[in-house]
Amino acid sequence: MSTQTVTIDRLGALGHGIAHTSEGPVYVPHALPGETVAIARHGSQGTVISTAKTSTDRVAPTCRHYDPDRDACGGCSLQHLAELPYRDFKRELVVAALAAKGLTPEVGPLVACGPGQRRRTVFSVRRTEKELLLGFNRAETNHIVSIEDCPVASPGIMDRLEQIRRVAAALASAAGAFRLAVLETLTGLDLAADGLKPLGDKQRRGVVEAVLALRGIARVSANGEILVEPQKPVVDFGGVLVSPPPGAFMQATKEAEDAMAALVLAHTGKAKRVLDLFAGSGTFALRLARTARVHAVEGEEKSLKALDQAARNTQGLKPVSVEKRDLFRRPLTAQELKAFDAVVFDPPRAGAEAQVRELARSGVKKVVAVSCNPLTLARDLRLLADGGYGIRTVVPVDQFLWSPHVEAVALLER
Ligand SMILES: C[S@@+](CC[C@H](N)C(=O)[O-])C[C@H]1O[C@@H](n2cnc3c(N)ncnc32)[C@H](O)[C@@H]1O
Repeated sequence: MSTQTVTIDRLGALGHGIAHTSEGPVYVPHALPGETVAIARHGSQGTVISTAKTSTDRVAPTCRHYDPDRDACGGCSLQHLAELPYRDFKRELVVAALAAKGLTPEVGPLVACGPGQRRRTVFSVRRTEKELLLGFNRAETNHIVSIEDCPVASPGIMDRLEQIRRVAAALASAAGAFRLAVLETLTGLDLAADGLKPLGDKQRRGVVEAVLALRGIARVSANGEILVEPQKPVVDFGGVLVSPPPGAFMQATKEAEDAMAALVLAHTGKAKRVLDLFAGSGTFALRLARTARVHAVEGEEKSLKALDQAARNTQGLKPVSVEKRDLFRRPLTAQELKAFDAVVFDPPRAGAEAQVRELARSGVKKVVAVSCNPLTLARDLRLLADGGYGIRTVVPVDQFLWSPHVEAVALLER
């Protein structure tokens, strides 16, 4: 370890300040471009000891758990940056990833999401000898910082933090940390624990008793198995009600989901036969089915069942068909794609390379790419552009407030 004074040049992709020094770049969390800071340096990592020059873009963080000098929660990394440069940073993540692949399409302004809008969050939980820890990991460690409030999570979650803690306490055994995903639904909170040791009968009864004594908990599951379900969890996809399976993928912020869905619907417009790939529980498919026949393809059987059931239970939709398929190993071929006027794809962080190679050879007129990873999005868009698609626009969406993650929707046409 050495101490050094450096001036920060720019922000890196994780939101850390980067200073270029004679020994190479050093990454300094919580430092901003233009700031001069004394750091303790360990290789390419720096920790701020004191600040000699402060950026005018620096603001006081909103959250009391966001304090690098104390036991800081690692859930957020950009609360110290003022709103406008913060939005530029997020948008630039998308612009830079595209530019690195030689793509310079129009990139719209960031669709902003505000505090208190996250309806899905994943807590880390561990019982220690003294207490139950429930919160988020300190950045890049397994150390759990217990939280009392979180300005990112929705009031529907934070107002029930005590209930969540009681369920977590009933689930927690003496050994081992686990993750507890909390989804706010129309009928109450859907809690899904994973990474738990198998529960014994006594512990199961404890969870059921705890939940039945509480209000506001719709369901608790552990490692995919439902333990107790006083209410079926229900979410609303543009007016279609869906009961998702435990721990299913769900867009983390409802406002971001609505903004992305509006872009999908506007671009697919008058298409009569739409293919929704990586469809999840039907976030886009069920909205699209108001005006088009939809074929929804997804790898998770339970999500697909929820989608199918919702389509059957809803009046006034066009026909929806579903298919369980591994789209990495067995993408829809260019030949199969002939049946569709428009394709929407929303893959996990790895992107959709195999599927995109088929799309690039297809004649599908309109394509929408939804992505939570600008790097794989850029790779996939490059393949589509090389296959003759024009990128009309790319819209970055701030689904993950104050984190370095950004969602984006790209609209393409041939
Ligand atoms: C980012 S989510 C999007 C889900 C949905 N479009 C939504 O907005 O809620 C990605 C989806 O891809 C599915 N998935 C992951 N790998 C897959 C694969 N190899 N083949 C098919 N689906 C996959 C996941 O189960 C998940 O539902």
